[in-house]
Amino acid sequence: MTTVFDESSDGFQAVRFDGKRLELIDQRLLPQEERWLRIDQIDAVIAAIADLVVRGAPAIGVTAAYGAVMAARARGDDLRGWLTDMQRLEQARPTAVNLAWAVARMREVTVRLGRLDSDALADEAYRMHRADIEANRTMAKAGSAVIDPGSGVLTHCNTGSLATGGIGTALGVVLEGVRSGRVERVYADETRPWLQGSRLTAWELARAGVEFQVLVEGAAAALMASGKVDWVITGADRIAANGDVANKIGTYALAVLARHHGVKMMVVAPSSTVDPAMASGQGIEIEQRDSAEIWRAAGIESVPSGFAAWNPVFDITPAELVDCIVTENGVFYPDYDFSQP
Ligand SMILES: CSC[C@@H](O)[C@@H](O)C(=O)COP(=O)(O)O
Repeated sequence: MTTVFDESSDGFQAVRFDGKRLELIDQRLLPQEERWLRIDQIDAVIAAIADLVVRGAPAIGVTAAYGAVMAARARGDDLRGWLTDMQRLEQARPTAVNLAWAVARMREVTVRLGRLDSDALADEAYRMHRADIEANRTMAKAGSAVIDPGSGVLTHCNTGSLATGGIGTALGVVLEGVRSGRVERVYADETRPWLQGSRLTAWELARAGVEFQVLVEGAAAALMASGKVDWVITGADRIAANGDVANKIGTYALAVLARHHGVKMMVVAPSSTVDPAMASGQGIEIEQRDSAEIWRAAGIESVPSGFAAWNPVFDITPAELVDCIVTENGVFYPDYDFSQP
């Protein structure tokens, strides 16, 4: 499998497309196993997004764009069939707006041309992927420049190359911060129940040769009280027009703790994650996933009767708890107005 992004990608690429077929590293198996799935059908793309083979808002968006290309190749000139595929694709996960955004971009190409043209869709998908790589680089520089030298940072979930088209959002800032000497201590939240932190972020930091420590979410307050952390840095799955942030469950708790301890909170996301049509976080749909994920994280495979679990996988952090939001357009401060940095 070749990919046009090899030279410009700064390293690892979790989503690859050769014009016909998609290759995804199976994130459910990391870090124990690095297995690549080859996909050439839209149903398999939808399943891969829904089952978290590929996850992280920007990576989902890029994958969906390539999925739209594969669907168009399979449908020929059956525009109606392709539109049905797109409807199913955008419903694969509800909270990350990058998915709906990517599908809307692909629909716009078709509307502009007045027909289904898989080559034109492929051009658009590559453009979107390249733009994400570029946005990651810009955000890494802009976000790390805000951090004072010698700082400690705590990140949540996974926001690196597995979650994006390029080097990452929040993790891109962390890596650039380490590289430039501004970040001296890196802490990664385990991120229950799917363990994006202890499985995926740990894998990425180790690959990058960065020293770090993983902690359980319950240890975050004690870590902040110890004075070792200056910034909490996270990504986002959707940012409302007022700056409210939907991100991995537990982000809100970190923001509350950060404010209590005088720690700053930075959110890093490309402008494709900003949803100008969403006035506030209250309107954002929060994905609920199978409670089996919670039992599995506890090592319980066969669930005793009477056991029940609540498994919302995102939460909303109110804008007033966020000190700055970094996109490729610059660093935004409260009151948030994403039309001008
Ligand atoms: C660059 S990734 C930002 C977010 O997408 C990330 O923090 C996150 O919440 C991912 O959730 P996931 O459920 O793993 O897709």
